[in-house]
Amino acid sequence: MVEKNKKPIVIGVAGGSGSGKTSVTRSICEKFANKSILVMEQDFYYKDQSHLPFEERLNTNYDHPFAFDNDLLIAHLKQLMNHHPVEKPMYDFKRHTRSDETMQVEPQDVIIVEGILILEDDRLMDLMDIKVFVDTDADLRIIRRLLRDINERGRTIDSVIDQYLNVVRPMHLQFIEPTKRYADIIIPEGGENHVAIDLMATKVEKILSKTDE
Ligand SMILES: Nc1ncnc2c1ncn2[C@@H]1O[C@H](COP(=O)(O)OP(=O)(O)O)[C@@H](O)[C@H]1O
Ligand SMILES: O=c1ccn([C@@H]2O[C@H](COP(=O)(O)O)[C@@H](O)[C@H]2O)c(=O)[nH]1
Repeated sequence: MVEKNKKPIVIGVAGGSGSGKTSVTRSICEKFANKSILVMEQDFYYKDQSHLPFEERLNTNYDHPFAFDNDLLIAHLKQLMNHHPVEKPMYDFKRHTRSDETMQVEPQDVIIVEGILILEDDRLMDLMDIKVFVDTDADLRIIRRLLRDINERGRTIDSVIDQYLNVVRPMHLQFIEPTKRYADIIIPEGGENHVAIDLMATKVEKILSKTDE
């Protein structure tokens, strides 16, 4: 049951592509199965590109801060924190643009904001109670991304390698890696790190019990 007089707790989960952000987020959700919890993916807030032909969308730099509509993400988070529902955009990674559909999401006690560049924007950071950075070595990240993008995002081996070398890697070094310094907690290896997830859950419980007082 969501309590309207209570400010939701906001957890930010950042980290490079393939670092395990989604797995960490899933582990947090499992830990708080008894709480009302909502995940807001920064990926769903990529700028709409439906006005561009597919061939042009292939050339977009999706790892640069400019690729995201953070204004909309921030507006939605503020609405949720004020206990109002929002129409969350959906994203189609195969078509490289927003889907035509949106999803209505309701405010919850715990909101997880997850994405590669969520710690790059001060306005987003200011909304977070806990900032997490999932820190996984580059070799593991590229292997995971290769498998995922081929199996789930309609890519070829060549396209994943080409995008990684020309865009993902340089953008990671320039924009994502430096945001690690803003994290309260750095989780090596992602969702299988049960010790780190347990420690964070304890902190979340503490904040939640304080707001209960
Ligand atoms: N600890 C792990 N060991 C092996 N594979 C993993 C692990 N964590 C995540 N993966 C896999 O790697 C891929 C990327 O993980 P994901 O959590 O989606 O990363 P991110 O959200 O940071 O891009 C997924 O296919 C996932 O199943
Ligand atoms: O249209 C798109 C949008 C994004 N990407 C890539 O996705 C990753 C971010 O997603 P993760 O789930 O964190 O891996 C980003 O590195 C972009 O390169 C894309 O290829 N196409």
